[in-house]
Amino acid sequence: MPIIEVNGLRKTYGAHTAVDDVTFTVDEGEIFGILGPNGAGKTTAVECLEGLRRPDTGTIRVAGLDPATDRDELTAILGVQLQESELQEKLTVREALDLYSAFYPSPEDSHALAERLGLTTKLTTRFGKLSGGQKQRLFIALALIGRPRIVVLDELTTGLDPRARRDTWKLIEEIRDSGVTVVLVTHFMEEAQRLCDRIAVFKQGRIAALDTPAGLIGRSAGDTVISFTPSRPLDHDDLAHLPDAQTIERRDGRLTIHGGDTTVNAVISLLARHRITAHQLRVTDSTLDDAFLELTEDREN
Ligand SMILES: Nc1ncnc2c1ncn2[C@@H]1O[C@H](COP(=O)(O)OP(=O)(O)OP(=O)(O)O)[C@@H](O)[C@H]1O
Repeated sequence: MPIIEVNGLRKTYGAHTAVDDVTFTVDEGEIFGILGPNGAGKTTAVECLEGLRRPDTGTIRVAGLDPATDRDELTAILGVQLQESELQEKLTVREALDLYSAFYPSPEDSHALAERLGLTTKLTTRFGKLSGGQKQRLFIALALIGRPRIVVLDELTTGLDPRARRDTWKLIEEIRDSGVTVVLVTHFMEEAQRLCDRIAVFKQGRIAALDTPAGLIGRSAGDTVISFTPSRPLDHDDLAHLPDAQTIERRDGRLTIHGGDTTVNAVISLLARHRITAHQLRVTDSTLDDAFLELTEDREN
């Protein structure tokens, strides 16, 4: 059941169209990812959802509300991650939690929330003295303090070390498990692949693809990548007839073939038939990285 419905969204800045005819829905309880290269229109689209920008055309409904006109009601159900510049350096963690709880009629218990986010030992620490990971946890706490039905997290793990990033992923999963819908804007493919139920890939203001991570990977050039360096060159015709092979690249004598299971089997029999040895043979699953690069690459015409 959709909790967010975006239909034909368009937003321009002067002559520049940042978001162009974007349509998608987000189901209640899912983690919905928004991916795309820099300048693809992700933040603009999300800011329209949050009511921070007014669309030129198109309709948006968030739990039935129009963000452009129902700002107050929206604030009560939508938790938004603050940007670093929006919190005073001198504010302590406790003060920030108390300040933001005061905005809501029935806020979460701030101590319980601090505990859940591992901030109890930092309650008297000033914001400016927190580490990057602790700041992000505080931002999550502040986004959750009003007991929202939906949270929007924009590039939450940028700048975090790998452990802090993984800890944050766990938190995001816990938020989803508690029934909150999460909209996650991210540049990290591993993060999107691990967390998101569905992903909209933005490209130049439009949605280039919208699918589950597995669906996006599956529609890229094959879901298996076989790479090896043959002991002597393989015949071009043999390679051209490999079943299900989507792309074949040769670089410095090394072959990389995107295909499926049948392609792997055919490569193995081809090598055996010609008694060719495969050096450093690797068979790996395609990743969301592969799919993302393919979906967002600039093709001429
Ligand atoms: N306030 C603004 N005034 C004019 N142009 C803007 C404004 N905000 C964004 N843009 C332009 O709109 C386009 C989309 O920007 P947006 O910030 O939505 O992209 P993004 O996908 O979030 O990018 P990033 O990944 O770099 O954060 C860009 O070309 C950007 O330069």
